[in-house]
Amino acid sequence: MNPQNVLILDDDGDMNYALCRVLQNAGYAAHAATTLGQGLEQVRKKNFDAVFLDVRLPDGNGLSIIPDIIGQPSHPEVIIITGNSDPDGAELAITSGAWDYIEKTDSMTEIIATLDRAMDYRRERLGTKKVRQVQSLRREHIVGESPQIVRTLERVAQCAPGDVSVLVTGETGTGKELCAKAIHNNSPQASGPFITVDCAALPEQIAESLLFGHARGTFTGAVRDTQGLLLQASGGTLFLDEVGELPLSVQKIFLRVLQERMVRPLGAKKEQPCDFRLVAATNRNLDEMISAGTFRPDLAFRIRGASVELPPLRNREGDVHLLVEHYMALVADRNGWDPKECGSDVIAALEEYDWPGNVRELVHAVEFAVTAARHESQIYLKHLPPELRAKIVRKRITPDAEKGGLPKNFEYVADDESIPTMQEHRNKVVSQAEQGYLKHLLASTGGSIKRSVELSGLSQSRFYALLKKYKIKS
Ligand SMILES: Nc1ncnc2c1ncn2[C@@H]1O[C@H](COP(=O)(O)OP(=O)(O)OP(=O)(O)O)[C@@H](O)[C@H]1O
Repeated sequence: MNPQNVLILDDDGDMNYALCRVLQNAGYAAHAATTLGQGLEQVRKKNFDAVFLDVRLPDGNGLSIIPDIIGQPSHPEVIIITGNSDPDGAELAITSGAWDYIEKTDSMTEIIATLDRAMDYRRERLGTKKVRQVQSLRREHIVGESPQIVRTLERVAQCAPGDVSVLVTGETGTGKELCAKAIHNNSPQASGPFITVDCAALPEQIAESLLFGHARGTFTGAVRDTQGLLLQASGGTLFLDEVGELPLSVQKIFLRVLQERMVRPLGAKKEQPCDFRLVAATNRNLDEMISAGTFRPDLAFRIRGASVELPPLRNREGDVHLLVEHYMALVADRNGWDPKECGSDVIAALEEYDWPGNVRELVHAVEFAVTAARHESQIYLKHLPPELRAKIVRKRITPDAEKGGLPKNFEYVADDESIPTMQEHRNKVVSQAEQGYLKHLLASTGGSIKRSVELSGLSQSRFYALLKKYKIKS
């Protein structure tokens, strides 16, 4: 069997040398790098099984490249090895996916023992277990093959068995509800119900009645015994969507139920056991809410038995294309239209966009485009929602200066020996910049005056005056 490859990324030459020797004696193939740049180059070229990563390196902070390292096709395990204990750094390392955070003062035996454990886990994961788990996971139409979504699915496969409470986090539209369903459908509770409570829409006054149910005659209008959502979820999964929106008074009620696992419907004589698996989702930062006193720490502790974080779409390399294909086929099929194809310019434009509304925003854009192209076989840029196209174009033509840097070639370049006055120089630069902007604007809007005026923020008369001044044809 080939030895496993380990990279030591540390600018301390003595440490590099000592650790390399110890690793080689322990049967590993050890490689060394001393800067972030060198380290990244090596992990991109070679399939490493593990990387020892120092925090303070000459060209930056080691913690910042953890996602890059674990995003490589070989998914190396990252062990942070540092000379400066830093609790915040340690927490950041682990939440970024590092295997462990150890100090250089630990003995070499302890350092190697940490690596051995990581490699045992890796062999098991790669050899059999996890790969099978993810392959056999019912994905519930979760589309995507990016390393980021694959890691999320691995997490789902880890959490789904058993009955631990799971908190699903991620920006709006990233697929938290889809993920909660995947946890349910891959869990021992799969044959039971999946009951959703939309916490943002739970009126405080009737929350207890909705959650616990009520007995007939408890209040005017209570004409029959009614089962609450908690009892309806018995034997299955209770999904608390937008859990961060739960009013504090309702948080208290929930906590009691989770502690006692018993429910007494309003006006009922007897308590009833309620046995559900809890999955909650939020796009808010519960820790910040706890600090602000708007979320109970004891409830957070109960709902966060395990956690799954969904990556934003802009960080999921290659998934935009797969999602577009998936939803194009779905929408055409649902409406009985011929399948559509999507031009590479359209895919490129969609991949360029940031997707603040994540997959939900993409689904709407594809539905719009397929509907607009229902009589055609090809989706063109003009079929995309106009607001989306405008944002894509605006981003493309935002002057570099607005993006925070100076435009290229902004340094002063003398035409000849003589120095112009500042005003002459300024006029020249401004007229070059305006001409470049106008030409790009017109090219991007296909020559549309209306769109160009909208995007540029210029009045129509000013826009025409500038075209005339620079002799630009629209
Ligand atoms: N990976 C994915 N593959 C396919 N469809 C997805 C994926 N992720 C999300 N979607 C789709 O995007 C839409 C939004 O997903 P979902 O409602 O699960 O997001 P959410 O994170 O719960 O949003 P919110 O925080 O706003 O409630 C749904 O139509 C869902 O089917």
